[in-house]
Amino acid sequence: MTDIQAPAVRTNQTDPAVAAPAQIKMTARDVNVFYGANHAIKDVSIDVDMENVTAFIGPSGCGKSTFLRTLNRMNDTISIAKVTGDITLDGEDIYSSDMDVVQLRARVGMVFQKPNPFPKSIYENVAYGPRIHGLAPARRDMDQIVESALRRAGLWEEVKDRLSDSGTALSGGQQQRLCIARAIAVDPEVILMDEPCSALDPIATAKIEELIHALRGKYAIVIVTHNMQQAARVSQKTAFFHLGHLVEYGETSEIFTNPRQERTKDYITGRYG
Ligand SMILES: Nc1ncnc2c1ncn2[C@@H]1O[C@H](COP(=O)(O)OP(=O)(O)OP(=O)(O)O)[C@@H](O)[C@H]1O
Repeated sequence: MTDIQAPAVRTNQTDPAVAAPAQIKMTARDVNVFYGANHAIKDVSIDVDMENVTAFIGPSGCGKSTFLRTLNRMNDTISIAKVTGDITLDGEDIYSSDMDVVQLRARVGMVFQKPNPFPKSIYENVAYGPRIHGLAPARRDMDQIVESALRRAGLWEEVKDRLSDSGTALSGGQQQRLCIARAIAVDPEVILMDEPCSALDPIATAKIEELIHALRGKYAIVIVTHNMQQAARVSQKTAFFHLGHLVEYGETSEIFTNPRQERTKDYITGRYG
């Protein structure tokens, strides 16, 4: 007899191909985004899990970055953007008028396409967030936070003897890991990554992918990527967007081997993109 009670997913954080059981961190319900008259995101509903990496894929202009930015209200910074629908973090409405947006963006950190360290020292790049959030009462607490964030970002060994050098003097891949350290330093729960490897060479890309895998157990991670091989390598869940719609969302292994929707199949087999 088939055991229909068997869970659909298994937990194995050492295996990037296996999804952890759903432990919902964020929910989006009927989300729409408009840039003036341009209806960029149409009725998108999705859950984002802890301990899984979720990849957003789809052709250029389908709305991946726009939807990603709704998850920490980065679209608030675009004057013509209007967001409707409901998005929650641990059940709390992130668009409610009493949500502290600075606090929200610490809890839901973001790493951008182009590494964007501040024109300050490596140490200061990491210390900046914890300082404004009051996380380090004394210098030695700050030293610990900086070291721990740089270690978790896989950068400590490369920079520990030159913490006062400028962050902008690092290589592109190191700068991106510094930006990840900066996001981690304020103890986020969710990390959003918008094509974090698109400006990097293959070796730096591989390091970021290893890092994403290492960070997986502690955060909910969402990554926008153009690169389907990368989505298959780093994520356990994949969401396929097309023309502002969320066409299909499921386990990465299923989406890439057995998609349910024709549009997903056409995209992953390279028929458009
Ligand atoms: N800041 C903005 N102002 C106005 N329109 C925007 C803005 N950002 C995105 N758009 C529009 O929203 C739609 C979705 O764009 P978005 O960048 O989210 O797609 P994407 O899937 O991330 O694309 P790409 O893969 O090329 O980065 C497009 O029509 C785009 O022109």
